[in-house]
Amino acid sequence: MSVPLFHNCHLPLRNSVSFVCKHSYSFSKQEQTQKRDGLKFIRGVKLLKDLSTWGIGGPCNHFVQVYNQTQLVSAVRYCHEHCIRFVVIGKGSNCLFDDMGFDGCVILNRIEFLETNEPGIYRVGSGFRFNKLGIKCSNEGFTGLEFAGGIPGTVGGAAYMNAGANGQETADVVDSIDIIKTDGRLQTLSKIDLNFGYRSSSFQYMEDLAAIVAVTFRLHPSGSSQKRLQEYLKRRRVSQPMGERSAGSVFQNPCHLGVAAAELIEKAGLKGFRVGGAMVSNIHANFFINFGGSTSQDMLDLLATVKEKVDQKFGIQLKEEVLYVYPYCDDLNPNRDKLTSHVIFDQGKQES
Ligand SMILES: NC(=O)C1=CN([C@@H]2O[C@H](COP(=O)(O)OP(=O)(O)OC[C@H]3O[C@@H](n4cnc5c(N)ncnc54)[C@H](OP(=O)(O)O)[C@@H]3O)[C@@H](O)[C@H]2O)C=CC1
Ligand SMILES: C=C(O[C@H]1[C@H](O)[C@@H](CO)O[C@H](OP(=O)(O)OP(=O)(O)OC[C@H]2O[C@@H](n3ccc(=O)[nH]c3=O)[C@H](O)[C@@H]2O)[C@@H]1NC(C)=O)C(=O)O
Repeated sequence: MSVPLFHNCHLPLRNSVSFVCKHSYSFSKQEQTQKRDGLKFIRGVKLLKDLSTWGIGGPCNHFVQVYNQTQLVSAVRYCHEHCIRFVVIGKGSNCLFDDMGFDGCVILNRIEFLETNEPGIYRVGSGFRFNKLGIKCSNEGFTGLEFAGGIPGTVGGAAYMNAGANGQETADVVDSIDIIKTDGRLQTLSKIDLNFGYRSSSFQYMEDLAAIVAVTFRLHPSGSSQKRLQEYLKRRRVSQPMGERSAGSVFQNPCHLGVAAAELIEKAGLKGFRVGGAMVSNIHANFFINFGGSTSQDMLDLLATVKEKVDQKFGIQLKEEVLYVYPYCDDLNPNRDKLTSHVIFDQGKQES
């Protein structure tokens, strides 16, 4: 039976806000943790830099880690009851958090089950590591997720972003996706109910999405999946700055123009270009590295400068692939993307 998450509240849920948080937080020690339904909510002390592959980000007001669907529903209900906006994150491999932190609740997803009731059909918790899944399926002789080897995110993040590499993408092998909606109900969406595009999915626009809980993948047997996985891993090791603090590709490829963002950035002479502690990788120009002490502003300035220089040289407006999690409430954020906390960077300019 489904349990409504929201009573007496007509605020939109996901990342919605009911209050304006000021720029500093102070909590007494007694306030720093709160237990509810077996969940531990940590207040004000969890640093987002420890939850993101970029290693950037200040404290979040509330933090909670969930290991199963029941806990996820409880965490979301807590946020609703206290009118706290929230983000659900996996490995933080596609997020830029702000040094100011986040004035809501960060729900860290560690729902990590994996079920295989039929050969080639994998039902996987959204907190399962995408890299681990790609390696497992490929080594078991199934094709479709070889590209996931080496990707630092989770299955939930991969579905949300429609992650892809080497000509494969998540959507190709999705069979169905289980989500929790803002009314607390669990819903299973078949692939035909979902629209996927290059680095986009229906989830990015779904106003009643609370979180992705599980993804079922349908893969086909293949004699060459293991070999393909190894090839992709090798290619990744050679062409990408593995082991550095990055968030993968920062810009989407302007596919309609048949050119890669990395190529444009390199041709604009920006490899190795730095702003404070942030730098365009010398190995792959579409990877920006926190090489030591980058602030969120350094990274934002680097993104903006690279965009500007590419635009000046080629007349092409790059569009960010990474998501910037805006620290404060929506009315302070002129570029706010509907209900989410993400800034659509320079939105008007991109669409012109
Ligand atoms: N191809 C490559 O080489 C690389 C690809 N990537 C891809 O980037 C993505 C990042 O994954 P990950 O690090 O786990 O994601 P993140 O933790 O970076 O989360 C990114 C956003 O995805 C949304 N999200 C994540 N998990 C869920 C969920 N369970 N339910 C609903 N929304 C969710 C959240 O949106 P909201 O804020 O709205 O809650 C969140 O802000 C993956 O697709 C990964 O494959 C990353 C690096 C390299
Ligand atoms: C890393 C990510 O995904 C990656 C994925 O791993 C790889 C491998 O398939 O293909 C995409 O990168 P990409 O388009 O830059 O792929 P690459 O094959 O490395 O490069 C494309 C082209 O750019 C050129 N290139 C690349 C790097 C560089 O510094 N300079 C350059 O000119 C290459 O020579 C090639 O002609 C994905 N990125 C996007 C935005 O689509 C991510 O999503 O975070």
